[in-house]
Amino acid sequence: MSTYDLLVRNGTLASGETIDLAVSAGTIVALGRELTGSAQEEIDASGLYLFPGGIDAHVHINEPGRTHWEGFATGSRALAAGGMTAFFDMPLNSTPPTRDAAAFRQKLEAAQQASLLDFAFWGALQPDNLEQLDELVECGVIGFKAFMSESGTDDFQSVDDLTLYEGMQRIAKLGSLLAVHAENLTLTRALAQRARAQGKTDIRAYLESRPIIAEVEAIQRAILFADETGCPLHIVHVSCGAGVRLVIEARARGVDVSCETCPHYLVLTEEDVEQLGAVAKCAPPLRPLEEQEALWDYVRRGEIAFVASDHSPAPRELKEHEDFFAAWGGISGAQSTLPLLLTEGYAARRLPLPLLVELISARVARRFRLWPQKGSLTVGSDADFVLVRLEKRYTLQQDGLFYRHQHSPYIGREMQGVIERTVVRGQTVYLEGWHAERPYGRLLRPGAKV
Ligand SMILES: NC(=O)N[C@H]1NC(=O)NC1=O
Ligand SMILES: [Zn+2]
Ligand SMILES: [Zn+2]
Repeated sequence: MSTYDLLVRNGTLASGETIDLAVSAGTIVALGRELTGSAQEEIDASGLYLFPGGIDAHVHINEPGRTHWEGFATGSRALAAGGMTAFFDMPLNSTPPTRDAAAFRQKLEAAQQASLLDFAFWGALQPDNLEQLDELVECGVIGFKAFMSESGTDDFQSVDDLTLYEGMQRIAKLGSLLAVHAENLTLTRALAQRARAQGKTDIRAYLESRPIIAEVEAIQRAILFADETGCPLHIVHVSCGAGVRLVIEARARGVDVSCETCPHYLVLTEEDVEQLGAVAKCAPPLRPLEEQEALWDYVRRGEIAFVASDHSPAPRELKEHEDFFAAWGGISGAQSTLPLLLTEGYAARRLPLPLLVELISARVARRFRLWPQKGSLTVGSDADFVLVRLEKRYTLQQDGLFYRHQHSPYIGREMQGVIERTVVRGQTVYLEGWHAERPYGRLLRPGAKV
């Protein structure tokens, strides 16, 4: 008779099937109905859904350098409370940005000391670090990230077209991938400058300074460069239907391009930012309702590769400005991705549960060559999973947030689906309000087992 470290009994998979899951040494070693054997720990998951742990591909942890905005400890516990078991940290908002091997090592050390969850790092592509791309690949970056518009911080430069073009040539050769924040720099900068010069600094003026055409043009240009250079491309936080359409058309022509959207584009609109203010300020900005509907439609059809939070936290003071342009642009959302997909995707729109779960697990893992070690409930995979009481409703409260700074545009929102437990490689890191104190996280590298 087998002895396991952990046995989960009677969990319900997204497919509706009921199953037992056995874990030894952090790995799933058996899956099936009524498994025999004993375990050091048993979890009765009757009445609970058992999903693979989520992987948030787009998170800004500001450590080192701006840990007072968000660090690995606070960021990872919020992610864990939201059903995530791994995340990819963006190269900006920390100082230094992840622009070379030395900066990568600083990130790694900080994360190893504090992260509850497994993590990977995006490396920067900036005009001044083309010579450092090789060493970043050697360090194990999950991909590179470039800003086509201003980044919001002085220490992360946006790419000019030459850097984008030559950077893509190099990244293609290195066998990596480039993710872009796609908004046209010239247009957004000029529109913002003109509005501010005219004293127009309200929310409406900000929204108008970042029109859909600025996003669509940048996506188009990045796709052209990707086609020319053969560089795998990923468009982060697409906010409009036309942006997704360009990606679909390019893929049909054989370009290796994918896109993500974020929960805020799926559940909030420009009217919400006008009501909520800077807590809902992001770039690209929130869009009219018809864009939200278009995005849901593409999600339903499987055309959006995955959903990521773009958690970009900041202290509250940085959000409080008379001049809306000056308020920090970034939404604190890392804890709410799965809850919002369950509430608005499953409960409200009746999207299939397996699709919604895949949007934050298998699809992310596949794009970044972590599958099936990550994002999968199969024998041999890491025992990363989440237990969810799907029919239970609750209202998100400020004191239920695990961020360093407890603000969120979703406070007060009715949610469906309570995350009861989050498990990383067999270790419970979150359990109904409690979170582990010691870091379990390890570095993930594309294509390699940790
Ligand atoms: N600097 C930074 O985090 N920017 C992010 N925030 C946001 O709303 N969009 C972004 O790209
Ligand atoms: Zn961005
Ligand atoms: Zn971002």
